[in-house]
Amino acid sequence: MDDADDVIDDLFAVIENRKETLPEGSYTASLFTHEKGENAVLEKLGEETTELILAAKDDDHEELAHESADIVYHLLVLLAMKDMDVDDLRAELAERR
Ligand SMILES: N=c1c2ncn([C@@H]3O[C@H](COP(=O)(O)OP(=O)(O)OP(=O)(O)O)[C@@H](O)[C@H]3O)c2ncn1[C@@H]1O[C@H](COP(=O)(O)O)[C@@H](O)[C@H]1O
Repeated sequence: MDDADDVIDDLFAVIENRKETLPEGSYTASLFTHEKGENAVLEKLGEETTELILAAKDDDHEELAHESADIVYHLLVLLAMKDMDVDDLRAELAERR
């Protein structure tokens, strides 16, 4: 397992914990409540995908990395929201090799 796997596993564990404990003041926790909810996650994924495309067109590597991270974070929140695991994503990618 490399560093990228570690950070994704660590982040997913934090997201699962926020979903479980819903701490006050946590943006992640707010996505699991009516405060923001599923629509907010889906809207963010749409917005960030547009921003990612624009960053790619501008060949802006820093922005591309930033938007990629935003998308991965919100994608992991969505998987947790659907009671899925980051291993479901990993298994799907592995199956394609
Ligand atoms: N990776 C992220 C992460 N990426 C984005 N965001 C939040 O997602 C929100 C929307 O992201 P945007 O890039 O669209 O932010 P923006 O451009 O300021 O847009 P607005 O929301 O202000 O409209 C912001 O409030 C960001 O802070 C994140 N919030 C949390 N995490 C991770 O989740 C962990 C737990 O954080 P809490 O949410 O504080 O529990 C953190 O330690 C981080 O590792």
